[in-house]
Amino acid sequence: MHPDLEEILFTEEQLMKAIGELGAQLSHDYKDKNPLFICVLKGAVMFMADLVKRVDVPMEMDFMAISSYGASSKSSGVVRILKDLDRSVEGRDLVIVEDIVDTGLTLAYLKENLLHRRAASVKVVTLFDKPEGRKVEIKPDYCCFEVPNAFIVGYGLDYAEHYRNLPFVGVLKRDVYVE
Ligand SMILES: O=P(O)(O)OC[C@H]1O[C@H](OP(=O)(O)OP(=O)(O)O)[C@H](O)[C@@H]1O
Ligand code: HPA
Ligand SMILES: [Mg+2]
Repeated sequence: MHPDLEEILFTEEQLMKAIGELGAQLSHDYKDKNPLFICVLKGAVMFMADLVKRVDVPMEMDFMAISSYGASSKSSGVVRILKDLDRSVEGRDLVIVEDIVDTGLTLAYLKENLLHRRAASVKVVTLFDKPEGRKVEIKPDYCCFEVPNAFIVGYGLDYAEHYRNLPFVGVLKRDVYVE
C-alpha cells in the first residue's frame, strides 16, 4: 500500500469487474445510437480508457478538460472549461464519463452546458458517487460505487496532481493534505 494512504477502498480487480459490467449495460442501452462518450479530463482518463474497451457497439469519443479543485481538496465552486469538445454535439446521444460526483458542481455545469448545445440526450456515467458531498441536487444515471465522505485518490483521481497513476483507489491520509 502507498504510504500516503489510510486504506485501500477498491483494488484493481474490483474496479475492472465493475467496469466490465457497466460496459455490458451501456452496450445494451446504446445499441444503434452511436453515442458520443465525453471524457471529463483529467480525472476520468483511466476509467474512460478501460470502459470503452468493454463497450461493443459503435460509439465515438471526445474529451473536455474541466477544473474546479486546483491544488486543494475542496471545490473552488468556480467551474472552468480548459479544453472544449472538438465537434458539435447537436442531435447526438451523449454519455458524460466522470471519475467522481462529489459536490455535483462540475456535473451540473456540464449537463446544462451540453443540453444548451442541443444534444438529443445527456446521461452521466460515474465510477464513484459521494452523495454526502453534494451541494447541488444531481444524480448520475450510471454509477459503479458509492464512496464515503473522505478524500480519495488513485486510478485518475488526484490531490494536487499526484496519485493519478495508482492502479487502485484509497483514502488519502488526513495529514497529507490541506483543505
Ligand atoms: O462534484 P464535484 O465537487 O464538482 O467534483 C468532481 C469533479 O472534480 C474532479 O475534477 P477536478 O476539478 O479536480 O479536475 P481533474 O479531473 O483534472 O482532477 C473530478 O475529476 C470531477 O470532475
Ligand atoms: O475525493 C476526491 N478525490 C479526488 N478528486 C476529487 N474531486 C472531487 N472529489 C474528489
Ligand atoms: Mg482533481
